[in-house]
Amino acid sequence: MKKTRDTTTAAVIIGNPNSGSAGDEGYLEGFADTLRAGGLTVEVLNTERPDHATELAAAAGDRLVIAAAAGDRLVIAAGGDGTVNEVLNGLSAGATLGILPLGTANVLARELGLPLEPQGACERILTGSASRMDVGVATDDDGAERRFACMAGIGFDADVVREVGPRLKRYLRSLAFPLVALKVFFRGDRPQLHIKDGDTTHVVQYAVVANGQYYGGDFETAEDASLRSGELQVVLVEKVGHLMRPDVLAHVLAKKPLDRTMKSFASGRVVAESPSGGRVPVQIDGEVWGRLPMSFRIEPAAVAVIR
Ligand SMILES: Nc1ncnc2c1ncn2[C@@H]1O[C@H](COP(=O)(O)OP(=O)(O)OP(=O)(O)O)[C@@H](O)[C@H]1O
Repeated sequence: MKKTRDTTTAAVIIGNPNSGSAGDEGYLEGFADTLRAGGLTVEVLNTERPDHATELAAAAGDRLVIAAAAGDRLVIAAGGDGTVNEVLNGLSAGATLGILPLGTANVLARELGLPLEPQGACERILTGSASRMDVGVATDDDGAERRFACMAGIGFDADVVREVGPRLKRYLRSLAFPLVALKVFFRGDRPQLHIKDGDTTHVVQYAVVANGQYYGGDFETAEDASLRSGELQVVLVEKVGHLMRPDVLAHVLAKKPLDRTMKSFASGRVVAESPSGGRVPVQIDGEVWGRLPMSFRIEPAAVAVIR
């Protein structure tokens, strides 16, 4: 194996033992051993509850400064995109993000071109190079902020994520989202959303604010979305019913970018509101995070990541 990582590098692996392919707490030690064999100092930290990965990532900052002395500090998120998002939200300045994709969709890993098979991804942590990626930041009405690596979904898909929940996801696996999406689709009840880009207001029923191109696996939102574009791509779905039009559905199922059939624009900051005051949820990297009103901005090159 070609190794480029300095042996003064110290790493923590922060993992969700309940995610997709992980299975148990000892599982992550196997990957730690591979990294140790590559010369790194590695500690495994298992999450015990939602949001724990953010706390562990924040606390890992100081531990790694001591362990790495003058070397690189890696914080490796082991799990699905939910775990990656939590780690991203606790990552200290000066630490580099690594990813062991153990979820079902692994959207950020796809975006970065990482091997999706975990042992291969582990080897990439030893041999890959660190480069900077943009992150999106959502800000709610109370001023609370949440970073996102891949996307924020406003309305329809956030309703689906909320109804799927962890148990259904465990039982139905990749079938959970399409089945619940159909249920939410036929229920109707879709408040109007205002998506504001400077002085322009777009009136829609559903919108995706994309930092990267992929969605829910290898489906695509916006052709021009990239982790290094310095912009967010906003895809607007005027009526959710349009997603069921045969031409649109065929296009989506063929894994072609949604923005070729829907209106979209690039922006550094957008504001989303529900003029009727309806409760419109927002999903961030596949987990529900609050509801409208909310603003979304890009932080260009905010984080170093191994690819
Ligand atoms: N130890 C834990 N117990 C219960 N929930 C956890 C634990 N650790 C993390 N979580 C929660 O589980 C959510 C889902 O985790 P994650 O996305 O990593 O796995 P996944 O659901 O298998 O992957 P995917 O999203 O690709 O299907 C996270 O957002 C997090 O809040």
